[in-house]
Amino acid sequence: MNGDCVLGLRGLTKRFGTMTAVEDVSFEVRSGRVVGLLGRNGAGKTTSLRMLLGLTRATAGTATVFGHPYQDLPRAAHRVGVSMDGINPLPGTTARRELRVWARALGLPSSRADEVLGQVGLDDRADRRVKGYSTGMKQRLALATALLPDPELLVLDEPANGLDPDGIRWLRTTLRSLASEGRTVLVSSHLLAEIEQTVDDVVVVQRTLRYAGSLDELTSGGTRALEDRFFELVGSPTVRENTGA
Ligand SMILES: Nc1ncnc2c1ncn2[C@@H]1O[C@H](COP(=O)(O)OP(=O)(O)OP(=O)(O)O)[C@@H](O)[C@H]1O
Repeated sequence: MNGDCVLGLRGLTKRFGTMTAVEDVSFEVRSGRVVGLLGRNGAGKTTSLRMLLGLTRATAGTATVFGHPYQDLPRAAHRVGVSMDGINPLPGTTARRELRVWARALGLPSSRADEVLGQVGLDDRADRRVKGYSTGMKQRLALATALLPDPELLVLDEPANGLDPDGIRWLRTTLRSLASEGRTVLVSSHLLAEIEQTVDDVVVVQRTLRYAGSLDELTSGGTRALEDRFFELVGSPTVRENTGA
């Protein structure tokens, strides 16, 4: 992995009461890379991203973004674009109005809202109420919001969920083109075949860290399927039932 360290997680742990959701997870993300964060339902992906972004406090360990804890990062909202559940549009708003509010809050011209609407393919539906949007349209709006500040780093929690094939292809091309400009992307997903076509590096979590490194190394230069390697790292469903692991 080349480039400067953009994200650093060291011994990150989160316990909810007696349940440990994330245990002693450490990895780095280097600039200009697209990194896939993979794991089963409940593996701790969202919790890790929330700790990274200061949305939930770690029980132990540290997470830094451009060398700082996120809450101390200067101009964080300009440098980091985030798409994550829980960041909901204002009630009754349209996509254009929503993005213009965000643009104003970031000190950007309202024309920037129109630019990102075009970028995510929502320009012809921008004046409709978000309440009536399909899942995929809401996902495109969330991506538009993340792209608004033209960030150096994108943190995207399952951005492909609900996208149609055009949307998925658009997302892949967009993420690759952002990386080619030297930007960095951390993207969580369950869509292993899609991730295989998109990312440079892979992080696999299943409460603990199972792998952090290049996709190429994980798949032995593309001779092994990511899906097979994934199940070797986290255990197949059958093995889990038999061993209780
Ligand atoms: N606020 C919370 N209180 C209690 N438990 C929580 C809380 N948030 C998450 N958890 C638990 O922590 C574990 C990890 O959840 P998390 O959402 O991080 O998983 P995930 O890998 O993102 O899953 P998915 O792929 O289903 O989105 C789960 O068992 C979940 O139920």
